[in-house]
Amino acid sequence: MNIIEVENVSFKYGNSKAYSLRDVNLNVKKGEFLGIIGPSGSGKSTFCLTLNGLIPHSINGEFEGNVFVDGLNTREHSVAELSTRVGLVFQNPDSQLFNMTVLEEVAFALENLGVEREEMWRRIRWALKLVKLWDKREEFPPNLSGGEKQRLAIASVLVMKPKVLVLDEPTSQLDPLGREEVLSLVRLLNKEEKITIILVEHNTDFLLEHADRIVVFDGGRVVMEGKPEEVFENVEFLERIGIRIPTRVKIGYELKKRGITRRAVLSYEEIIAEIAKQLR
Ligand SMILES: Nc1ncnc2c1ncn2[C@@H]1O[C@H](COP(=O)(O)OP(=O)(O)OP(=O)(O)O)[C@@H](O)[C@H]1O
Repeated sequence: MNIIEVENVSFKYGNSKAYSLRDVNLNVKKGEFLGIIGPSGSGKSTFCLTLNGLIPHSINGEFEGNVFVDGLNTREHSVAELSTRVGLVFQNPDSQLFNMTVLEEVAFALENLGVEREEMWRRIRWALKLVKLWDKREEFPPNLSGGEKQRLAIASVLVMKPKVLVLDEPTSQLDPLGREEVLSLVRLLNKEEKITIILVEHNTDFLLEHADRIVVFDGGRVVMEGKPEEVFENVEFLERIGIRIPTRVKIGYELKKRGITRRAVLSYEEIIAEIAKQLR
């Protein structure tokens, strides 16, 4: 079952002459972990904004096509309504946090939702425990580390109980430890909580290991789509458009160029076996 259906979507910002999205068609299955990659300016963030209705409701521009979220056409439903289905997490956690305690931050997201008190507490406890911030619930968000702030931003979206979580480069402003914390949380939310994940991420090593499917954007279009091992086989194309090649694919590609293997995407075990054969 498709939880998201994107049909012939094009979008041009009000102050821009060029289209930022061009005729995008994409379905996402319930429970899927979709990775999105593409060079800077290829439309990844703009695409994310179409998934919870910020485009067309809050951002001025020309929007064509339709996006369906859990069967709802985003044109016909408000961002508030859609945000209980699709949670959006941005690059910079500071842009999503206000100066209250960790607990109040998460409760704030629920206040306008009309959730009864007991259920509210249940959700707050669940979300803060999941992101491992329950013990820090009385802290002030500005005092948290980058990784903790991003986990808090995720918790304040999770309390809405969305079926889909869209994360737009959530690790790009974090240190290596913070990145690791956020990416393992994303994996847990997908595997254990069965939340559908759409993750824009430059860490292609992570996507190769964990995404079910990869979509490549370039120039506002979807230019490639498939299983990670299929997509990353196209090393020359991806390099040409400026995408970082995962480490094990880089090594595999060198073996392939020398005629040692037929594929660039190999497991580390296969790489070691091939190199050992050559050294014999
Ligand atoms: N608010 C805006 N107004 C006008 N043009 C915009 C706006 N935001 C983005 N654009 C343009 O839309 C195109 C797609 O940008 P977008 O931010 O969606 O790309 P991206 O792939 O997310 O890039 P990055 O990886 O750098 O975040 C770019 O040409 C960009 O300049």
